[in-house]
Amino acid sequence: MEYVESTKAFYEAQKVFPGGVNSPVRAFGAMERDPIFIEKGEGAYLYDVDGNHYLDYVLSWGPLVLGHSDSRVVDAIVEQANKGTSYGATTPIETELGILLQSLYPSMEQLRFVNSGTEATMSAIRLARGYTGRKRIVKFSGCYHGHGDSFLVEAGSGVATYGTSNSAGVPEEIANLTSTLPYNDMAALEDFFELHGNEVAGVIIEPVAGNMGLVPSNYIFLQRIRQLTEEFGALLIFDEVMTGSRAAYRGAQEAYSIQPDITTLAKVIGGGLPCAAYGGKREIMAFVSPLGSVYQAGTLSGNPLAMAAGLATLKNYHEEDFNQLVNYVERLKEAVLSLAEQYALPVQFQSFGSMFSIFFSETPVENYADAQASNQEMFKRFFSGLLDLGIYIPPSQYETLFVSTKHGEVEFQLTVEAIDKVFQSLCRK
Ligand SMILES: Cc1ncc(COP(=O)(O)O)c(C=O)c1O
Ligand SMILES: N[C@H](C=O)CCC(=O)O
Repeated sequence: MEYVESTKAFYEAQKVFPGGVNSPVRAFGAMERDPIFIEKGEGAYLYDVDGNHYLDYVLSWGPLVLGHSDSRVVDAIVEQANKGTSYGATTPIETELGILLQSLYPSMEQLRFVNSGTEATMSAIRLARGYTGRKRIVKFSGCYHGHGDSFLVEAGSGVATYGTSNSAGVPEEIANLTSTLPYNDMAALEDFFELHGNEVAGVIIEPVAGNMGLVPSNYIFLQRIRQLTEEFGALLIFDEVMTGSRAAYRGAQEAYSIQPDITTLAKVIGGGLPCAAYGGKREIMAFVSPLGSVYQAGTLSGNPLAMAAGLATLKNYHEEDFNQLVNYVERLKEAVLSLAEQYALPVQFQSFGSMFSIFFSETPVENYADAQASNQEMFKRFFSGLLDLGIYIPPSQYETLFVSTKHGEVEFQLTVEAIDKVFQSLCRK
């Protein structure tokens, strides 16, 4: 494959944007090659500026459950655009999407729309602090909750990809209010609560982590967090920005049968447009302005284009569609593990619902330390090998792969053939 036009585009972009990108992980930095520049997306495929096409397992980092430019979503956006793109005033379409979300996530008795996952999680912890009158937030190493100051402590995703896990510019006083615990570590959790439980405003967790690669939480561990937060009067926040509609049709809270106090959503609920939400018990949401004293606002919140795209996506994505995605991932797992055995490669295929990732590790990855210990060099070669064969996966070990309803039998076979070739090349060197 040739990447001449992408290379030129990257050169130009670096003059305008830091690192040539508008979000760090897009720069392919950890993969030690230049990024591809995208011209268009259609169904399960992306097309770059050199005319190459790729079977897409990134899907805009999760939102596109119906694939790229699904006609029902595009038509809904166009229809709404013809009526106006933004009013800065209330609309019936917001209420319609809000009611649909409540039916999927009954724990969200009330909710508020915002524009990004970061805004949703930042608002959620402000609410937890306002509601409890406490300051301390607990998060887990390798989990990523967006780029709010309080979350850039031992964070996953792009922060981990670039080997920092923290960020300059976050005042120590703020970072010190975030306590970070190892994921899936019951003893560390219990010890922490015994010493500091009464200080905790909220515990925020990706119930299925997707930002250190895909690492499911252990059911007993998650259940214990629920018990301890209740016992100590802290709020439990499920960050379902990624897992919503993906870990299970009604999110990880359905899969684990655990009700959080606050849920954050984004990605799928906006169908590829900027949209997010946070919500929870009515009694807690009553603290949000204008009802209560926790202030949070947004010029474009509940934007009608995003509402239209979200509604069109969720109305056309049924439980059978979700099951189709799960089936695809399960079949792929079987095929990949069989190839790994054939080539004697140490592969962990970790999946949950329609999300999965591949680690080169002898043992299952249960936390961030395990993910860091996996063979990153091999992952880098795996990524590049697949890209050159027209399969696009996230350019980082600390991310998750997604499938859409447009990933069918042809795409499945293409993927297995490509992985076969790349695994062969990995065991040669
Ligand atoms: C679990 C999780 N929370 C929060 C975020 C932040 O969302 P956004 O990138 O829309 O700000 C992301 C993704 O970036 C995420 O995966
Ligand atoms: N892991 C992030 C979201 O889920 C990746 C998106 C980004 O940081 O641009």
